[in-house]
Amino acid sequence: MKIKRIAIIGLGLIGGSLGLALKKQCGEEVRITGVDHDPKTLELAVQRGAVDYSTNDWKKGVEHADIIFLCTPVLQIIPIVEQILPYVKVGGILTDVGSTKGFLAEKLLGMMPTGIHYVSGHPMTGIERSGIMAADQGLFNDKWYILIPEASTSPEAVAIISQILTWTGARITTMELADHDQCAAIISHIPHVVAAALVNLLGKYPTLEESFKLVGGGFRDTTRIASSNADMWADICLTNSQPITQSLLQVKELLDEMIQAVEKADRPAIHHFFKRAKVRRDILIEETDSHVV
Ligand SMILES: NC(=O)C1=CN([C@@H]2O[C@H](COP(=O)(O)OP(=O)(O)OC[C@H]3O[C@@H](n4cnc5c(N)ncnc54)[C@H](O)[C@@H]3O)[C@@H](O)[C@H]2O)C=CC1
Ligand SMILES: O=C(O)C(=O)Cc1ccc(O)cc1
Repeated sequence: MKIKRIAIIGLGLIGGSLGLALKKQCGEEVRITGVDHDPKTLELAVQRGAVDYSTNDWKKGVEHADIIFLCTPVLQIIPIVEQILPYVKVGGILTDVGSTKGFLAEKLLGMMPTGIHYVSGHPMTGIERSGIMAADQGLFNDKWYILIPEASTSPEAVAIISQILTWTGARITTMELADHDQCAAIISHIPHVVAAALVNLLGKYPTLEESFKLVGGGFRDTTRIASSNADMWADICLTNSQPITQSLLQVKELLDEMIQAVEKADRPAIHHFFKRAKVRRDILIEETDSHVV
């Protein structure tokens, strides 16, 4: 299948970055239409060169597209697919970038009419900023992009989406649905909740507010992602609630362990808490970095 026309719905950080990367690689060979509900975003996406044409009209946006990338917050995706399906051409492939997969994949696979395919995906890259002005042509470069094929997913559709994604410089891998949501909860969703909790902790000490300007690198490093978009993270928590709740309970257990050790002035236990984290993190980072091409 020769890919000539792509539609991107949701022209924020991820949709905009995808458009910029694909336009850089494909130039005029591939025409990209962008759809968004925000008029300023539609204008900026064209101005920045992320899309060739932009519209808030579902039909105009998707009717000629071979591939449709769904790049809105998670809870917007299913209602949008309901709206666009009547206009998607036979042979068209829909793929989403949502951070949670079980909630979407089950429903979307079941909704596809004969001849229209859905491939579930998740780029493991991002920043704490959102919107088209944060979009970056290099966002996907050398970063993992997970595809999550189910038994009923067309292997041809997966191969086509993989091909397009390699144009962005992403490294493609596949995962089982349940593994994905469990893993994403631990390596992505929980860190965002914990970073927000650390910042919210400051709110419990109003008399110290003046002194908070002293925050150093440690606080900045551990809380950068607390500046992320609250709408997007509310959707993620609501659509991956079981793995997130389960892992948060484990975080609570770990904190209880530390509370007890500090209360009892149990130095070996406190030391062990920090030491086992350091050893594990150092190994993990070394292994991860040595795999980067
Ligand atoms: N931000 C990140 O670092 C990552 C985000 N994701 C996923 O990517 C998706 C998009 O995230 P971002 O690009 O960061 O969000 P964003 O907030 O930067 O962009 C979302 C865009 O969708 C548009 N939009 C929202 N609802 C809409 C609707 N009903 N109709 C039309 N347009 C609509 C907004 O106007 C905005 O331009 C989310 O599902 C998120 O879970 C995945 C990996 C990383
Ligand atoms: O800003 C960061 O470092 C992130 O962790 C970005 C991110 C946010 C959501 C995802 O589903 C994947 C990556």
